[in-house]
Amino acid sequence: MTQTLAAATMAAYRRAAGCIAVITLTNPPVNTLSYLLRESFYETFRRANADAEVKAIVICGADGKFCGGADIKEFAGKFSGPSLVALIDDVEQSKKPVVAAIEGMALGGGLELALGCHYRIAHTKAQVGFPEVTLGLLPAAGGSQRLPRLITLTSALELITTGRRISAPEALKLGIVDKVTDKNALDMAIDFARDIIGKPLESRRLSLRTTPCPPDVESFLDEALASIRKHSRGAIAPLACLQAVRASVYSTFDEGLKKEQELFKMLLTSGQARALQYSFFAQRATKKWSMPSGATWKNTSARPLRKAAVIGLGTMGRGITVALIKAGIPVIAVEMGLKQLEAGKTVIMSMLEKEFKKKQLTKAYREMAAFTLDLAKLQEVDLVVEAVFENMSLKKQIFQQLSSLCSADAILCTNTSTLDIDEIASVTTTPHLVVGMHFFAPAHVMKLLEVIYGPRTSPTAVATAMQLAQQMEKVGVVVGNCNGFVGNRMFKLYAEQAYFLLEEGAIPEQVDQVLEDFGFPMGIFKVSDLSGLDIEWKIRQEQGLTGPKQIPGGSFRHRAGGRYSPLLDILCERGYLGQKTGQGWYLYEKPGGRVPTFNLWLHKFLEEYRELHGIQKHYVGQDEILERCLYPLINMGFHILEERIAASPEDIDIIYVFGYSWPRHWGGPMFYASMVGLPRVLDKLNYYHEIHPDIPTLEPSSLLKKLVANGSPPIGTWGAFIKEHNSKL
Ligand SMILES: CCCCCC/C=C/CC(=O)SCCNC(=O)CCNC(=O)[C@H](O)C(C)(C)COP(=O)(O)OP(=O)(O)OC[C@H]1O[C@@H](n2cnc3c(N)ncnc32)[C@H](O)[C@@H]1OP(=O)(O)O
Repeated sequence: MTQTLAAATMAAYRRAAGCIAVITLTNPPVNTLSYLLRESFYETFRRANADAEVKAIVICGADGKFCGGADIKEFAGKFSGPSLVALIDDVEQSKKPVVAAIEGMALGGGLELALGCHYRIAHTKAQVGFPEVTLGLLPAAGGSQRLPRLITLTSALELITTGRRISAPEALKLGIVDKVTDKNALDMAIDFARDIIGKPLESRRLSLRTTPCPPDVESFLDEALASIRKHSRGAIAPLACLQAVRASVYSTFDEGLKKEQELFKMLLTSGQARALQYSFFAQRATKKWSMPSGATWKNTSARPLRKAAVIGLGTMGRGITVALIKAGIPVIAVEMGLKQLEAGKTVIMSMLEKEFKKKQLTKAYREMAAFTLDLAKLQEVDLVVEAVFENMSLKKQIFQQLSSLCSADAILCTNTSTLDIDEIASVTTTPHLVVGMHFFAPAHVMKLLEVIYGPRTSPTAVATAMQLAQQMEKVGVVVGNCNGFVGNRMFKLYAEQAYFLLEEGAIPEQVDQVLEDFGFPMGIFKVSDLSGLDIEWKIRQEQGLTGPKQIPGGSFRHRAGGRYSPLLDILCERGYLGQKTGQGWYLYEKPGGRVPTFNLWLHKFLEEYRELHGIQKHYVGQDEILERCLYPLINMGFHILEERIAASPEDIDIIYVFGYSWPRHWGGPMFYASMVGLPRVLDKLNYYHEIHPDIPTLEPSSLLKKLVANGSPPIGTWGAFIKEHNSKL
C-alpha cells in the first residue's frame, strides 16, 4: 500500500524546451502536499537547481490541479519529513527563475508555494485562496507574511481572515498572479520562464519586501479587530490570522514567520481546529450515502433531469423554483388559483432577475420558468417538488393527482418538514418514486437539503434527489423517515427547553444571549420571531397538541405524555406572531420591523403566568440555559442514531451546521458532545431529568449510556455500538 502510494505521490521531473525543468506535483486527487510529496519535491527541486543545463523551473500540478494545500489528515498526527516552510524558502532563494503554472486551484499551502515562486501564471478558471481559517488554522508556511507584502493590506487581511477563494481574474486584479490565460497555463508558463532567464530576481522575492500600509495603519488594524470580533461568532482562527498579518506590518519577515508558527501551533491543538477539520471531512462523507437495504451512492445511478415542476408557490415553492432554475433545470411552476399564480410569478421573476444580475447568468435562465394552473402539463416533467402547506390531507390529495397525471417514472418529491413520507406515498401508484426533499428557507440560499427515504422509496429516487442537491450546489444528507426527520425532530427539543426555561424564570433576552455567545447567529426567540410563531403553532395544531383538533387528555401544562408549554399558543392567540405583527417574544418598531426590543407586556405576562400556575421561579444561569437547550437536542441525536434514522453522527452534524447555523467551529451537536465529554452530557441529562421527571426527553438515550459505559470512544467509532457500523470517517 505504501509502495503504491509512493509510486503515485511524487514531484515528477521532466525537461521542456531544452533548458526548463518542469516539476509536476502528483498526489491524486488534488495534489496535496503530503509528507511523501514534500520529500519527493525536496529531492526534485534540488536536482533542478543543481543541473547546469536547467536555466528556469516551472512548477505545476498533475491532472490540471496545481495543489489543494497541505494534507489535512496529517494535522491530526505528528509532522515529519521536510517542512513546507523550508521548501518554499528553497524555491524563493533559487537563483533560477521559478514560475508557478496554476491550473484548477492553488489553495492553502498550494498558494503559499506559488507565492514562493518568482512568477505566477494562472488559467482563467483556476481559483486561489487561503482556506486555512475555515479549518481553524492560518496560512503557516509563510502565507500570512508573503501575501501582505504582495497586495494591499486590506485585501490580504480579507482573504486570510475569511478564507474566501477567488477566481484567477480577480487574483490578477489584486496582483496575486502575474498573468491569466484561457489557453494552456503550463505552456504559457514554460514560454514565460524562457523569456525571463537571466533577469534579476531580487524584487520578485516577497520575503525581501516590506508590507505596504495604509496611512493610519494602527487604527485600520484596530477597526479590523473590532469587525472580526463582531462577525467571528467566537471562532478563534480569524483573530489569530489578524495577529499574524499584523506581524507582517510591524516585524521583519523572519520575526513574522516565527509569530506565524507560534500562532499556528496554538490553533492546531485547539478544539475548534479539530471541529472544523472534522466538519470538512464530514461534509464530504455525506455524499457517500447508504440505505439500510444496502443501496449506496456507489451502486445506484441517478435519473437525468430534463425538466421539473414545483407545486405551490408560497415562500418555499418560490425559493425551490429559483434554486432549480439556477441549477439549469427548466421548471413548470403550478398554483391552484390565478391570484396565487400571478403573485408567485411576480416574485419568482424578480428573484431570478436579482440572481441574473448577481451571478451574471444568461438571459435564458429567466426564460426557464413556465407558470400554469394546468396540472396536465406535469406529463412532461421528470421530477415534481410539492411545496404546499404542511397538511397531510392536502398533500395526499395532490400526490393522488400526481400519480395519475405524471409519467410513470417521474420522481415525486415532497418538501415536507415533518410529515410521514410513507403515508404520502401510500396514495400513489409509484410509492418507490416518492422521496422527501426538505429544503430550508430561503430555499435558493440555504445549503442544506434533507433527502428522506420511506420504507418503499427506491435507491434511484434517493440517488436522483442527491444528484439534484449537488446540481443545486447544496449539501444533501440522506435520512430515514420519522416525525421531523433529523433536523426538526432534534430542534423541537431545543425550542421546547427554551419555553420551559421561560416558564421557570428566564427571559428571552437571557436565553438568546447565551445561545448567541455560544455562536448561533440568532437566539431561538429571535429566530422564532423572524420565522413567525404561527408556523410552530400550526404544526402543534396538526399534531393535535392544541387548537380545535387537540387530542383529549392531558392538562394545561402536560400533553402527549410529558410537560407542555402553551406559551407560544397563548402569544399566537393574542396576535403576537413575531416580526410580521411587530410583536412576538420581542417588540419591533412596526409590523415587519427587524430590530428587537424589550417586550414589557411579555415580561409582565410571564410573571402572571408563573403565579397563576404556581410555578416556583428560579434563577436560570448561563450554564443551565446552554445545557438545557443543547443536551436534550444531542440526546435526541443519539436516539436518531440508534434508530438508524441518520446513518452517522457526521450526517447529523452536517444537517445542523448547514440547516440550523450550528457554529461550525463546534463541529455540530454530536461532535460538540464528544468534545464536552459524553460522561458530562450523561451526568447533566440525569441531573436535569431528576429535577424535571415530567420531561421524558431529558432521560438519557441507551446509546449515550452504552458509549459512556464503554469509555466514551471517539466519534468515528460510535457506529460500532449501533447495530451496524455507520461512521464514514
Ligand atoms: C509546521 C508548519 C506546517 C505548515 C503547514 C502548512 C499549512 C498549510 C495549510 C493548508 O494548506 S490547510 C489545507 C488548505 N486547503 C484546503 O482547505 C482545500 C480543501 N479542499 C477543497 O477545498 C476541495 O477539496 C478542492 C481542493 C477545491 C477540490 O474540490 P472537489 O469538489 O473537486 O473535490 P472534493 O470532493 O472536495 O475532494 C476530493 C477528495 O480530496 C480530499 N481532499 C481535498 N482537499 C484535501 C486536503 N487539503 N487534505 C486532505 N484531503 C483533501 C477530500 O476529502 C476528498 O476525499 P474523498 O475521500 O474523495 O471524500
